Amino acid sequence: MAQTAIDLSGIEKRYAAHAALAGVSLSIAPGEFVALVGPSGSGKTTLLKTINGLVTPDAGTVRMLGEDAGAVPVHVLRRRIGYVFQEIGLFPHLTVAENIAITPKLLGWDAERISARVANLLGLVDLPREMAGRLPAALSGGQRQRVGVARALAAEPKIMLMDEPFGALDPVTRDQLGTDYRALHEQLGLTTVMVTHDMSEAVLLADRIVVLKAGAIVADGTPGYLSNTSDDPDVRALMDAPKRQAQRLAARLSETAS
Ligand SMILES: Nc1ncnc2c1ncn2[C@@H]1O[C@H](COP(=O)(O)OP(=O)(O)OP(=O)(O)O)[C@@H](O)[C@H]1O
Repeated sequence: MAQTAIDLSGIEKRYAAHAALAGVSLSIAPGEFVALVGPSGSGKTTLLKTINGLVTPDAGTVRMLGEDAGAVPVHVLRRRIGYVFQEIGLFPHLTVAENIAITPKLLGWDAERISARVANLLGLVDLPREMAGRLPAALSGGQRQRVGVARALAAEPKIMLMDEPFGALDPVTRDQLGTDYRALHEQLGLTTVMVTHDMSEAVLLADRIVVLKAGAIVADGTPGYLSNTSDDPDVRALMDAPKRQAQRLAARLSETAS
């Protein structure tokens, strides 16, 4: 039976008089890579946190792989869903290996299984094994984000939520991590929802782009479909941004070539 990985129906969330989410319905199929984009304050982070139970909606339902997420204890839900965000929140006094092992330890895995999993995860995120004993302060920003991805994958979740995961990195590292993560998404058969402000990243990495505006979905489709069909001027401006930038870059480089 075909099943959705994530199914949101009529989600509303208010903060005092402000509607952060004003009736969001969204179905995401297993294996999809969805980019969630939109202006600052449009509700992207609130939507992501509604999926993993960090935000409780005022109305609407969240279903995860066919199951009512409201009926699953939040700590169980969070172990089933990997979560990576910009300020990755590694524990500074724990080594890389200890940071990655937090959830497996909570799950009561034995030491041998944990150490095999840590070694496997370091390989998956392309970090050398020698880094296992380092503290986060002794890593670059990109390496820390790789550890964050490894930690989120530790308990073998099928769903990954990523909130501007590579936003604080230099462009070359960001590009590399995005490409590497997309390969992991394929390799592990994940379903990924990634919030990003970078439209090039959204177009290059995602199968599908969902645009939020003032707490509502205003566009939803493949990058090519949205680029060609949306009538909404804000969506057009968003989708045209990477193209305009690429054209301006090409023109500028040719102007300044000699
Ligand atoms: N805990 C909270 N208390 C009060 N208001 C909140 C809270 N969390 C979010 N909001 C408000 O809800 C709206 C949506 O916030 P959200 O963080 O989801 O937006 P966003 O699209 O992720 O923004 P950004 O791109 O700037 O991170 C904003 O107006 C925000 O101020």
